[in-house]
Amino acid sequence: MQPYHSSSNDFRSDTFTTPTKEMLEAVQFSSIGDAVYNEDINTIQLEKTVADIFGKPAGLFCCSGTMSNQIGIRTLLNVQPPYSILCDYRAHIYTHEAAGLAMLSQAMVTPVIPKNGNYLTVEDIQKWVIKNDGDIHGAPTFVISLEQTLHGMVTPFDELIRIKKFCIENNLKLHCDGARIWNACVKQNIDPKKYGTIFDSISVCLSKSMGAPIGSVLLGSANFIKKANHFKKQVGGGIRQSGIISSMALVAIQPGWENKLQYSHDLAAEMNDYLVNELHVPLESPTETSFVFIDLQTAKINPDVLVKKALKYGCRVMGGRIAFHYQIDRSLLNNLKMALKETVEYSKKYPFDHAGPTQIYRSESTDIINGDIQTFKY
Ligand SMILES: Cc1ncc(COP(=O)(O)O)c(C=O)c1O
Ligand SMILES: C[C@@H](O)[C@H](N)C(=O)O
Repeated sequence: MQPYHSSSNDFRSDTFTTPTKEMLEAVQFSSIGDAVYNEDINTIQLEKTVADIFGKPAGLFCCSGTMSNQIGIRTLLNVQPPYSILCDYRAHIYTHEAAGLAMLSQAMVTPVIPKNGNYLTVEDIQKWVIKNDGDIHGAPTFVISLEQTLHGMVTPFDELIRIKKFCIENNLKLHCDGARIWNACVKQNIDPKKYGTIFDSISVCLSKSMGAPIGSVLLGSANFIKKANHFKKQVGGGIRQSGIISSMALVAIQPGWENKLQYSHDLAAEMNDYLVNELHVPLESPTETSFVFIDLQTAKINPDVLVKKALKYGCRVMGGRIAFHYQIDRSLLNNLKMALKETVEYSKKYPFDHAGPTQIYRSESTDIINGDIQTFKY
């Protein structure tokens, strides 16, 4: 597969991967049925293929990971509110989905800081779960949502088994935000089907590390997917000829996908070693898959300086998170290393004290326009 090179220097996120020539060629032969009436063959094929890979009975194509997370959790909440969802304090469903849990699901959230600093354990959940014991002060926990991977970190499968056991014993539903669950499968060297035995619902993104231009597939039981489709329609997700999109996603998940993810993991590991062993830069969290999280606050690095130094060497970053994906040009790793070296040297001369929360993502873009570096709100 010969990817385009427009994202070859883009370390901002794996969401910037671009459709390959093979994907675009597939569009010419895509099915063109109306998917609202379940008449689009490529969309049906994609939903079934992803469901089979992860060992779930049914799948539902969604336009985005946010949509699949939000309608998935809404569907699991098949009881009367008040209720709540327990998740990691960094979870995307809580921090970056525009309060969908509050507005679409009318749910409270219990954001939990894991004691080990990396991933939630059953002990964390036991400590913060709100029991459905009739106490009218609380909003009982009905859904536990885990992110795999979270900031590139992998929750060990044995821990998932412990959490699942707790959920069964306490009548709790278990959702997975699997935006990068494919990366976890590669890292753990496990069959994706094993995740199907743990989670009631899984939001599997195709548009992140897998490189499809658009889309996710929500997985669950047949009845769950039937109801989720109702919520999908409600939020305007009933798009028509989605075969044009599904045909590209089918290319993205064709056999051998593990290799492109392993490539990104290898690049991340090389950058991790350079930052830790050469530049002695503190990291926010361990590098386990495709992300490296620089602890800008401790390193006293100004994110704007990092962004601009990277641009000087022809690379794009948006903060302390360095994202790797299969379209990154390996030769640019040295460019980014030089940019980081200069950034660290600059920061030693001019240490930057962060005020307020560190941002992983930025609601502004910095680029070289007409020869000079400009930052603008998008
Ligand atoms: C962990 C995680 N979950 C969900 C999403 C949402 O996906 P989307 O941007 O397609 O809505 C993202 C975004 O990339 C993400 O990083
Ligand atoms: C921006 C954020 O929503 C996206 N999920 C990313 O990881 O880049």
